[in-house]
Amino acid sequence: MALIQVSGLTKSYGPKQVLRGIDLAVDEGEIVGILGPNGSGKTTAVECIGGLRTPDAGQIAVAGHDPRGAGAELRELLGMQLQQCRLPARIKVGEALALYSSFYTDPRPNEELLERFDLADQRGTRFVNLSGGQQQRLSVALALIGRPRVAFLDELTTGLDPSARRDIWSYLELLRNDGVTMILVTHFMEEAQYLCDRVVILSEGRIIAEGAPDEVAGSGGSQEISFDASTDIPLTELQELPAVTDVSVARGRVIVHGGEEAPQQVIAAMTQRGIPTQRLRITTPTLDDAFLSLTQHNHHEPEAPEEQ
Ligand SMILES: Nc1ncnc2c1ncn2[C@@H]1O[C@H](COP(=O)(O)OP(=O)(O)OP(=O)(O)O)[C@@H](O)[C@H]1O
Repeated sequence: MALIQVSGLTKSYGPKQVLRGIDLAVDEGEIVGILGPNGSGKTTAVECIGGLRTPDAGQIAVAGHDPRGAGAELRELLGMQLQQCRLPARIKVGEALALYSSFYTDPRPNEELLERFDLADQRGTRFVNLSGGQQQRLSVALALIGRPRVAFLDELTTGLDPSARRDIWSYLELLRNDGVTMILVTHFMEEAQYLCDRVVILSEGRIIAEGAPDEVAGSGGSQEISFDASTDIPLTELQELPAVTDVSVARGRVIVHGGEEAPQQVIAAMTQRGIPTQRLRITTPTLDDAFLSLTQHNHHEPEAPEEQ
C-alpha cells in the first residue's frame, strides 16, 4: 500500500476548474517531483494532499489518514513548506524556530537547523528584514523541524543562489537516506533530475506524463544525430528509416531527428553503405525538452467567445 494515495482529485475556484481528476500513489521513501507550467494546479494539488485545502471530490489518504480535519497524529508526520512562507513580518528567526518546535514531540534542535540552513547570524533578525533567500531557507527549515515522515516542499530553492541550492539538495539527500518521503514542486528541471525518483507533469489540472526523470525526458523530446555532410550521404534513405522524423543539412552537417531507435538505425544504415559518420554527435533529450514539448502539445487555448 502506497504511503500517499490520491484518486480522482478535483478542485475548482468558482467557475474555474483547476484540478481535473488527479490520481497519484507515492511509496514510502520515494521523492516525487510535481512539475508543470504556472497555474497548472501544482500548489493546489499539494495543499489538498497536505490537508490545507479542501478538494471538491476524490479520495486522499496519507499514511492511512484523510488529511482533511487531520488530527495530531497525522500533523506529527507531515512537514509542509509553503510557496509563500506565511509568517508574521515581525517574528524573529529564533522565535519562529522555537514556536514551530513547540508543535512537535521530538523537534530537530534549533541550533542544528540554524547551522544547516546558514541562518545562525540571523537568529535575532525579524522575518521582514531577511533577504528572499534567507526567508526561503527559513521556510524549508520550518518544514523539516518536526522530523516529518512526509515532507511537502513547494518551490524549495526558488530565489536561492546556486551554492545555497546545492546545500539544500545535499541536506535533502541526507533525509532521503533516512527514508523521508518527499513531494517537491519545482520549476527547475535540473533539481527534479537530481533529486526525484519520479516526476509527474501537470498541465491544465491533469497529469500528462509520469515516470523516472530519464524516462520522461526520453518520452517527450527527440534524439538528435549529427555528423559531417559529404556528397555520398543517402539523405532520402535516412529519411525513410522507421525511427527518423526529419533530416536536414545545415552548415556542412547532416542533422537527423528521431525516436529512441534513431541513432542505432542511422549508424547501421551508414555502416552498411560503408560511409563513415565523421564527427558524429548524439544529443539525447533533456527533461527541459520533454517538459516543453509535452506541455506545449497539451496546451489548449481558451475558446474565444462567440461573436454576437
Ligand atoms: N485561493 C484561490 N482562489 C482562486 N483561485 C486560485 C486560488 N489559488 C489558486 N488559484 C488559481 O488556480 C490556478 C492554479 O493555481 P496553483 O497555485 O495551484 O498553480 P501552480 O501550478 O502551483 O502555479 P505556479 O507555478 O504559478 O505556482 C491558478 O489559475 C490560480 O490563479
